[in-house]
Amino acid sequence: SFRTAAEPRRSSSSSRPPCARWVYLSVLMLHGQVGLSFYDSLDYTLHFMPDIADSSGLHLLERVVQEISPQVIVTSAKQERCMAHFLRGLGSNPDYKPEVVVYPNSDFGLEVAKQRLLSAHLPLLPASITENEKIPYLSSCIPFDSVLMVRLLVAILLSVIVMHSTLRTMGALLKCLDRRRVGVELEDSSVGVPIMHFRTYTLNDVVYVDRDTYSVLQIFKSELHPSVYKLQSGEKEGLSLYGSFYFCKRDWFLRPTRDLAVLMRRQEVVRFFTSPRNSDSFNTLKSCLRNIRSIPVQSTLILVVSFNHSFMQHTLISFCHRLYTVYNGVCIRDTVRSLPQSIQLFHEISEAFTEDLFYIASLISKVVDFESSLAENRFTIKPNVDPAVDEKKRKMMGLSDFLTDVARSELEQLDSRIPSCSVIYIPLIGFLLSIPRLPNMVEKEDMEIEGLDFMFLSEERLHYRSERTKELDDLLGDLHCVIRDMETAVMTQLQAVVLQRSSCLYKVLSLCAELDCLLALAQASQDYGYCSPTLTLHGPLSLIKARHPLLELCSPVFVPNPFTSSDQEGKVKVLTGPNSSGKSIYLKQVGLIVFMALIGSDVPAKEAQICLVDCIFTRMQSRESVSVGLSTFMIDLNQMTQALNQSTGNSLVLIDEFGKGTNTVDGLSLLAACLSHWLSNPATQCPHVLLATNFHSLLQLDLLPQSPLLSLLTLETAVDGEEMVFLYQLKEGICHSSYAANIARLAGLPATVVQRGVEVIRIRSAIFGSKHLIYENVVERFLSLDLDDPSLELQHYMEELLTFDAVK
Ligand SMILES: Nc1ncnc2c1ncn2[C@@H]1O[C@H](COP(=O)(O)OP(=O)(O)OP(=O)(O)O)[C@@H](O)[C@H]1O
Repeated sequence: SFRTAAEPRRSSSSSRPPCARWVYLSVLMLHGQVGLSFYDSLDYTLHFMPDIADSSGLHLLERVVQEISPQVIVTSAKQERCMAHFLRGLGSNPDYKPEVVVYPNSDFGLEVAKQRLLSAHLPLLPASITENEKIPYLSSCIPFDSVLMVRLLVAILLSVIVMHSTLRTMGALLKCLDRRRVGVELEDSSVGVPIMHFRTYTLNDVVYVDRDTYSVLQIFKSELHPSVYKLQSGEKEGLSLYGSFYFCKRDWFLRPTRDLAVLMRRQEVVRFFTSPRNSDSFNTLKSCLRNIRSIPVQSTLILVVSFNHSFMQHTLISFCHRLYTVYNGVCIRDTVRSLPQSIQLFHEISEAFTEDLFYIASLISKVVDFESSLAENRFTIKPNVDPAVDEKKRKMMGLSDFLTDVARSELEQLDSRIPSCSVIYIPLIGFLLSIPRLPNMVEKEDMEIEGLDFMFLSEERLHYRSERTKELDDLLGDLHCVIRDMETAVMTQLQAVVLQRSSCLYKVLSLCAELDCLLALAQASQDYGYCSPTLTLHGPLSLIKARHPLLELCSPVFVPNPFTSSDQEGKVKVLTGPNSSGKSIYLKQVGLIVFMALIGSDVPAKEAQICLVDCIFTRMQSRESVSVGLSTFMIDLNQMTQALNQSTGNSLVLIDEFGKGTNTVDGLSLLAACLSHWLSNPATQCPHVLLATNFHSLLQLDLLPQSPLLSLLTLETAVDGEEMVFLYQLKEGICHSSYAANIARLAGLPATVVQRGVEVIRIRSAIFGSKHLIYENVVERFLSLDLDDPSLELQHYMEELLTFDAVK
């Protein structure tokens, strides 16, 4: 089913019914990283998925193919073997046979992608737009959330060759669309295939969380390891949500899910283990799981053929772990079988321990002598496994006494000046006579002894081969190597049996991994006092006494706060408060709690009801703008564009200080416009928005429309003389001052500087206050204008109204 690159133009258009929906998928796997993008001819949208950089890449690709059912799959001729295998597998399915189109690898280059994106037909843009002007537009459509996307613009702007799979797939996809003239078959050849939208694609039940959100919420945080020079990666996990969960499965953190069944399955196990009644089974399982390692079965194969010592030791240790794994697996099985089988995971684990596993366990333990294997740094087998090996080993054991006798008889025949001699065995060389060097033995000729062949001098001892040692070579041979070869043969046989029955091992390991993660979630829940949230697919988001899961670990006192957002009330919350009053923390704690619920964890709150949101968007701190090639304000706008364009009534949007990177009035107007956009939507389409701002005039000037969706919140503070007291308590209302001067004083700004700042503000507000009166006067007079009044002299009236004096 593979086509070649030299396909004819419009090759399949004849077989394609007009106006039918066609989906073209482009995929590439590069160094284990899967990138994909696809074009939907129904709405002319180009979708792209952030790079999948972990081992689940192909599994996810399989799900994408199931979800979008592409008719055409474009891929590269240079492909990793597993991807080629995957695509071939699709061709053999009788129910679904996509056409696989293979292009040369050069079509998947970044430069090609860059050129094709820039010259793509984007009907929404004015025809006169230049390539340079297209770049900011593309940057707002294609989020900078994946590593790939971060570099997209860098690649475009600087033409840096970077490896990013999804971007590469876009180039090939656009080529395919262009060749087939998708949707423009009847148009003039100068008309390109239209792209009306760019959209990030996520699998149906995967919640979209962009890279910035991961970073601002501190879900992962790598920092330099103190031993950075010694370690290869030089990095360790810092204070992060992932770290606080005892490094539970990274996959779960990377792909929070909306699949209620999956989350319920996790929740029931966590709930079971957080109950104090079950602490014994919790502790037993924890200690057994500590010894479970995931070891690829193939490693044993490499082990047998490997003669590289350091590698061999590593693999050997892995092999020992495998045995422990099996032993501990049995312990896990016994413990889990005693737990309620109504819990799905427990039932699956009980079932997964088949007879095969015991067979493997007992076979390995019968054959492998682990203690001596580790001591000798090679495989050794136990006695009674192979009688021939036992025989050789016996000989080997008695060898030293036998060689002492030989040495004694050899010494009797040597020159009387030689005080002593011994017989030694060197692998690959054989048996040798070893005598101490005498003072007169300086030149090589002095070392020659009649009847003996001189071999070498080492550490003041001379080594010779005698007739007797030659006899020993023939009689005993290279015993050491022979034993090793024989043991290797036994191991190969053992391995074949293990490999045959290893499928159950994978199943057990995968279930153990799941159990291990759930124990980690339960442990965190117990340690930090979390509650189990009630999850719903749609409905309100309601938290009582919610806390920030990371700040509460480092702060001696943490003030919990509630959060409620539903279609009925307060879906758009505007939070004002003095600087340092806890606004950002409140935003982040809501984001983190929702995220935690989406991985199946308990949450830091007294009670929680959480609807499974489809995306979490954040507009918080800006990334550094150098590597992205965009200004700070442009990055802020891109993040806001994402939230505005892609959020649904079931998304969570967290905005901290939008509009600050530009002129105050412009920033304020943009912010008001964005909020008004959401507030003017029906409640079911308005996302859960939580916005913190220091633009107090947003509310003071009444810039937002009246709506039941709008809720105004502030964080309580008290001023004691000149000192600020932060109470961190959430309440309804508006904050009228940022108390910036008080906070500046707290921060240690020189008193004179703060004083001067306060004076400037006072003078400015006095001027603004008097001007404000004049403006009010003008507006009042204008509103009282009666156009029907016959005595009105309009010209004169307007001149008077707009004279400089009146408004100055
Ligand atoms: N609920 C809370 N309980 C205890 N301490 C808190 C709480 N919320 C915030 N804090 C403390 O207040 C500090 C400042 O909080 P935060 O950064 O959220 O303030 P902010 O209002 O966003 O400030 P700014 O407007 O200057 O950005 C935090 O670092 C934390 O130490």
